[in-house]
Amino acid sequence: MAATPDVQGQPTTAIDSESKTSTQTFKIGTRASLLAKVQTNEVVNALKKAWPDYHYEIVAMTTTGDNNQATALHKFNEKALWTQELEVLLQSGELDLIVHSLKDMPTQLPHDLELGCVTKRNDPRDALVIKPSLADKYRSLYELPEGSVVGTSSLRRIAQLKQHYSHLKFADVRGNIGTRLAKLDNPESEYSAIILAAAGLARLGMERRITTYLSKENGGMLHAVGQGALGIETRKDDQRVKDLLSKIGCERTMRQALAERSVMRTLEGGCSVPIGIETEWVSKRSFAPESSGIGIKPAEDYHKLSGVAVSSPESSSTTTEGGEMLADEMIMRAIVVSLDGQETAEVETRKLVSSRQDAEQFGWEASRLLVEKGAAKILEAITLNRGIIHEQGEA
Ligand SMILES: NCc1[nH]cc(CCC(=O)O)c1CC(=O)O
Repeated sequence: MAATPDVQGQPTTAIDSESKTSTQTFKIGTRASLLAKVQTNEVVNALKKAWPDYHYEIVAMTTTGDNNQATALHKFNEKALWTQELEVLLQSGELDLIVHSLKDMPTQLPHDLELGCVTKRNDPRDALVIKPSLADKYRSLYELPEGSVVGTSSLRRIAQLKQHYSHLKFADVRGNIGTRLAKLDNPESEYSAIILAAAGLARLGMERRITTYLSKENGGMLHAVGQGALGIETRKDDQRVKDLLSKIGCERTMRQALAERSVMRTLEGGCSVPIGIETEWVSKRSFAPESSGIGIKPAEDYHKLSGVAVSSPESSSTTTEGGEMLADEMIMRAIVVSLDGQETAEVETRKLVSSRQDAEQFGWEASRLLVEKGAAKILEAITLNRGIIHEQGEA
């Protein structure tokens, strides 16, 4: 199906400032949803700060995925429903870069395109949002009464929740973030709560709707690969854009992205699978070999996950952003769960990551560990029963 341009046969174009022949212009593609546009503005603002003399033109497009809200997400058998049409424009030179939610970017990109840049990660965790009329009474999934309905369309979320909360029921909830919140808030709706990515809510200024943040340690929920980060897709051979993006990337987040995506890519064999993951950096110097406590303490918050090194005040880290000097230990927790929550393959592993290559290798190694623990069997059953599974798009 062809992309639906927003306005009369043309993608919506907002020219940021007047073009001057003497100045470089960069055309930036995005999906047309509110969240996608907010995210793109975040990137454009960073670019303007780094390169104030250049011009930036935003091209927003409604994609096939956006147009098929009625079909359950996991029924889609095509990849890249939310990205393909923009990629075609990038390949033809009508766009210079595309801003994605990293979580929605397929792990296999067209041969001439690449993940050119990842900016600093926002909170990667999932968030529990309880219905306003119940929010005074219940503050966690555990407290919700028997039979309460939790809205989420993500098989990763459902499988992990079934594992821990057998008293809850689950129902699809579709649409962008605002639509989903409205469905929750409607007193007539069946939902007692919904699960959303914290980062999306934060970017839309709706953080106050979050009842509690979920993680491995709080609620037993690992987030999606790439969640909370923005990925910028570029042409491999475009040095002009590489130079442009060199000033806005976050090397720590990039390496987390590569490690997480490497797990996904290795396990999926061509389709997306429900994998929960958490990665965090541990400063090399502060990491005593005999240290055992590597769980995330709630008080230490997501900054550990989002790429700020965990280092005690007295330790001097050698870490620098964006270069060869960055060589810290990464911890990864990953899980593959059967759809009924009954079977799991779970690992927690760590590695000194001194390069992007190390990060990808780490992800590959983690996926091998998951397979040793039975991940392949779980995934095979899922693929046979349900077809190909996505956690992409919308919002
Ligand atoms: N699945 C859709 C999607 N893709 C990106 C986000 C926002 C959070 C992010 O950037 O990871 C969301 C919404 C959600 O999962 O609640």
